[in-house]
Amino acid sequence: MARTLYDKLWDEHVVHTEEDGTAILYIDRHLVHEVTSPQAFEGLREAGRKLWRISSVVATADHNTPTTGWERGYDGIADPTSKEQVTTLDSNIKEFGAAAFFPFLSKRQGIVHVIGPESGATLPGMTVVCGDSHTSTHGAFGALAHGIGTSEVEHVMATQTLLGKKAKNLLVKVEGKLPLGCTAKDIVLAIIGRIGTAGGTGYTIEFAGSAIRDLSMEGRMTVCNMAIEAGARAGLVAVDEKTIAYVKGRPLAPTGVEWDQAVAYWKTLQSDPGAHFDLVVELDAAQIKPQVTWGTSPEMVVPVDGRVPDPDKEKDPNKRGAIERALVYMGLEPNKPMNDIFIDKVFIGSCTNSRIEDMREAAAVVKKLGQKVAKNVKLAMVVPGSGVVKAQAEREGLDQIFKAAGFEWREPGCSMCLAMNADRLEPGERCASTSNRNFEGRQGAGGRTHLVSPAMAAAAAVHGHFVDVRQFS
Ligand SMILES: CC(C)[C@H](C(=O)O)[C@@H](O)C(=O)O
Ligand code: SF4
Repeated sequence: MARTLYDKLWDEHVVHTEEDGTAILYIDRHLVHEVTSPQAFEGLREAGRKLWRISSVVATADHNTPTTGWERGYDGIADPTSKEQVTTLDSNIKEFGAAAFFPFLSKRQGIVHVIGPESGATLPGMTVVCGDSHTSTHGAFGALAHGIGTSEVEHVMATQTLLGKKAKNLLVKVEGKLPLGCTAKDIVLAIIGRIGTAGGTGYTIEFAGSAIRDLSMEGRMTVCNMAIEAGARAGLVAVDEKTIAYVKGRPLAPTGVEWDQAVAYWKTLQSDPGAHFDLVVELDAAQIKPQVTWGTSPEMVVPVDGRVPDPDKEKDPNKRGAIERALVYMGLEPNKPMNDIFIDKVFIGSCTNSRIEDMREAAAVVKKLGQKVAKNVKLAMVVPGSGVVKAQAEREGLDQIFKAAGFEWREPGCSMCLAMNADRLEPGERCASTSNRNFEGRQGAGGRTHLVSPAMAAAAAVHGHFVDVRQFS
């Protein structure tokens, strides 16, 4: 029978299925960060258990690490709770072991969803879990990857398996050529704008079509990263030559005969022709414009040449109420052109958009505009996703472009994506952000987040308000 990519990955890893559909799934890769692992390690310790498979664990500290003051070492982590989480991860990995650990201050440290693929810890065909909702990112490699809760983290550590039911298959097909200036971020925001934040609930989404195939691996990661914002726990892209080329030579990737065997298997990781999808959604890439969110949910999104919606035009009372509440929180007037929204801060970073290609895209816009960050922008920061991205960007001189224009060039980590470290918005501040969530208070209490692509964020930094990057592309 013709199977989807998801069916294949599921079948390959299912250990046992109960009559009600509850299944035990074998887990190949367990990514660990400092926020959701302390209780899990504590649970193992209390039960006198060890890690079932040490070689499956790859760990890093990312959420609580500072993006400045690394020369002060651990003393640079001002908040005592943050510091404790980071040092607790260090001691837990020391005690329990790991295949690889990229601790705070190390050269390869970074956001878990950046370092996984970058180090070759994420490989096609794997089941990948992490106590983090954006684990969907790794599906870009044709891996079945999803976020799990802290108690599941402990379960995977102790048993190498996860309990769960199979999701339904959703195919999101994006065909055609993306207009110049539009990026993977615009594709995924447009998808969420279409299907809503619950559109993918209960499904695993396979992203397909020529526009997805045309994306680099970085772009595919951006799309899969936000599958969770569309309600799906996992997103997938079929394996192709780009996938294999990206993985080749990574520190944890197989070599020699094992590489050849792995590649032969990876090449089978596509949906079969005629495979059944429970739902199919199609988008025309040529119609996609640069996207900007105006509200407090990723589905509250419009093209940059659009306007803030008018609640009076919404007939559904629930939707009307949601628009009204979001507008109050965001401090926006109905019908205001998106281009007229001025910003206070800019954040280029997060597991959605902090890879080398994102740095290049943002730097290219800054270079092209040839001007400094606008006076009304108090802070424009670029936070590379990992030490490796940072070093690569510096080799290419991208840091110089940013710094010359008045951007701050920071150390890697989650940073102002969720403000668990010192980087945050003050109440009422408005931010152009390349991250994935614009929830109330996400970037600091009272902060107002507009989600955009790296190119759009860079252009907004220079102009002081949103502008359509297609005019500079
Ligand atoms: C801290 C972590 C559990 C959380 C997540 O699961 O996604 C964070 O990464 C986020 O983006 O909100
Ligand atoms: S960068 Fe943001 S979304 Fe990604 S793992 Fe960190 S906090 Fe979560």
